[in-house]
Amino acid sequence: MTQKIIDFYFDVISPYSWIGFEALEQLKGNQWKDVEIRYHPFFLRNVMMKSGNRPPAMLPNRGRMLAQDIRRTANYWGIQIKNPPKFIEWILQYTTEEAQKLLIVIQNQFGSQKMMETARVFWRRLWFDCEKIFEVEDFEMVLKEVGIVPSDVLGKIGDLEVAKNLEKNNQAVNEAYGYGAPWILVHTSDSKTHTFFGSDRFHIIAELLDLPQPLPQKFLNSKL
Ligand SMILES: N[C@@H](CCC(=O)N[C@@H](CS)C(=O)NCC(=O)O)C(=O)O
Repeated sequence: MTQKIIDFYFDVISPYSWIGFEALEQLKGNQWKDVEIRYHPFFLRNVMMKSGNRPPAMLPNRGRMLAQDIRRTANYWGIQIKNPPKFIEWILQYTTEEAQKLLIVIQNQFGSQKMMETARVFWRRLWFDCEKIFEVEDFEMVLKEVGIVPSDVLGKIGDLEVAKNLEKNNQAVNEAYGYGAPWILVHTSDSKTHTFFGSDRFHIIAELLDLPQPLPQKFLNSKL
């Protein structure tokens, strides 16, 4: 069987990363069973700054359009999403650097599956419950939901090794000319790597990897 690998770089600040993750999970469990998907937390703000990009919602018209588009796209994939009323205020005040580092601590200590379970709780907390995800008190709530004892992980967020891991992931996105999230690298059996931006290119990835065209779970369950 030819190897099909997708490297998915994400930040929990990014709703399109959440949509992309949930879409891939639906596909992996069904139409795209023989694909290896590797999830990597990176720090979107640094990549944006390095590439000269800005958070898209800072342009008011774009922010309005994004709010609609995110809800519509999430709905298509069967994900319930809400736009946090304080989002702009929060991104001016906080960053997700520590949240992303916490995910790396969890990945190193408990493996990728637990890390993604935690990422999903971060996304739901911000993009459905409209709660903050930036400070220790927020992390404690998230960790409680995934059954991790806070004292087992919180002290490691500041470790040099964790900073290096995050930097390595940022570097991978920078080297692939990244400027947003999710940033996706698709590796094909001819040893080529193909770069994609966003959660809305899975139909093209399918063609590249010779996979069935992606459909949300709800269409597979219905009698189309
Ligand atoms: N069309 C893409 C949009 C993805 C997107 O806008 N991602 C945001 C973060 S949630 C971003 O990084 N935007 C940077 C930009 O648009 O320049 C999708 O549907 O996934």
